[in-house]
Amino acid sequence: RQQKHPPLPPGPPADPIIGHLRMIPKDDPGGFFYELSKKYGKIAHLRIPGRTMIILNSAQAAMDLLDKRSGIYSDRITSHVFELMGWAYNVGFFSYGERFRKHRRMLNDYLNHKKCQSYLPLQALEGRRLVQNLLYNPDRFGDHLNRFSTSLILRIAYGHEIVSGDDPFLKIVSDVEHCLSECAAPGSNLVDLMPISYFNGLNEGLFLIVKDLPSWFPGTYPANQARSYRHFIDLMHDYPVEHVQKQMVEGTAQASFLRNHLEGLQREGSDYPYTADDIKGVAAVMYTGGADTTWSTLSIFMLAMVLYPSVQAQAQEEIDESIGRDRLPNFNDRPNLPYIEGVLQETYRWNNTAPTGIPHCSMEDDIYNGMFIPKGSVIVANTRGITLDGDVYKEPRIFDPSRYLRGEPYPVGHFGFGRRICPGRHLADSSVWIAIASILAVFNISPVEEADGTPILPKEEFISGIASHPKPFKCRIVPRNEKARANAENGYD
Ligand code: HEM
Repeated sequence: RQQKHPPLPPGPPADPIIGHLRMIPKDDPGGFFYELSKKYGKIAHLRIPGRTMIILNSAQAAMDLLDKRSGIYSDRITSHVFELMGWAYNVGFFSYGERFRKHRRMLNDYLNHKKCQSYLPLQALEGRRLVQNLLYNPDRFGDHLNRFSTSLILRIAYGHEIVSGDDPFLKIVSDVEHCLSECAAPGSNLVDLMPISYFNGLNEGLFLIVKDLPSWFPGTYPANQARSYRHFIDLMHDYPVEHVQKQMVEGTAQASFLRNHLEGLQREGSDYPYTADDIKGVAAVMYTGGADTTWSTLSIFMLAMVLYPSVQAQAQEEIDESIGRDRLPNFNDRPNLPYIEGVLQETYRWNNTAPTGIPHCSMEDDIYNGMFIPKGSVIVANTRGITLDGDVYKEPRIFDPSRYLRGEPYPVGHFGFGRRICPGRHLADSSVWIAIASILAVFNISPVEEADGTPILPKEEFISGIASHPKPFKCRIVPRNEKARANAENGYD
């Protein structure tokens, strides 16, 4: 095949039969792919049994292929593990085609840019709730960020309002998040889907054989783990539907994606363009696609603030100068806060939430810059490498929002590319912005201290699930001054 075509992109020497499988590490694959770019260039290839992987460490190449040629770069690898786990209706894992387009349309109806403008007041309200919760119980900041990240989506998808920390919807989403982070860990369920899949040596064919073997049989672990999680995933799909259906009977269901579509289905029956499974699947993907990623992004922001006090001080200075100390920030302030915008963009770039994204799959043979990309290649847009590109970012490992004021470009790829780009990006971006601006307006975030006053600095260490987030760390979150405290206390407007 290579004789008839230009060569593949460069790549390291491979083992016979298993190709590069042995080289790909279990931890921090994004970092490994980034290191490849130093030796083999920003477009490299790896071979794994049955497939070619194309690693893109260049924003330009990712945009040229995944954005501009998205017609042939928008497929996914089939994930038998995920289907077994109960995710058969998750658009994130669908092959490119009619069913994919249908689900994207359903998502777009509720998450397009214009629609998201109408959610801004609710997001501002949730931002105020967040700072109030942080004020009263700062040690549980992770829980508060989780609630913030989940609550708006629950309103949009199900018309459900979280009123207490032991809300069953929060429990369901946290169980599902646990399953997903366990799955993505090396040696577990994402084996046939993510780049991690290839780190574990199970390819599709092998999985098809092992999935029905008894649990003691070597190599059956991912399938068994998937089965053990099925209950949580099924509950996440079924509980909200039953809840809203009951409310519809009682006449208490709030306007939501689910109510709207369930009413449509009741009205039109089989003439309705969407089936009950379509509706359930899209509602669930909103719920799970948004919560973990938004929470991880905000946890990365908190870590950066502990490690970069001077950035925090400069951001607070900008807020004080631009809006004063008498109120909390709102979305109208966004254009007037360029440094805060830089903090947001650095949060996306510095240690980004989805370091290797979700790989795309190519649908036709292609040639790019004289290099051959075979049909069926797994395309990894390695956002980790793209955001650390030293040709684009000066001292890329430093969290420095002022780089954008000096003219460095905003990062690309943290929400993916082309026809697979994250459908929740408008919503997520506003959520993360209001949370960052509100937290900075009210609190000083600093390291906790030893008894003798020595600060305990958290390490830049991350747990890689579908979304990567910092290992648990402690920090002090205290109001900046009495005005800030009062704003947080009275913040509901
Ligand atoms: C900061 C928060 C978020 C980040 C960093 C993020 C990141 C991503 C990334 C990198 C992808 C893969 C795109 C690709 O394959 O090119 C993706 C896909 C997806 N995201 Fe997000 N996301 C976030 C929030 C959300 C929200 C709020 C929702 C829904 C309400 C959502 C729903 C989805 C869905 C359904 C997909 C699959 C799209 C497809 O395969 O066609 N995400 N996201």
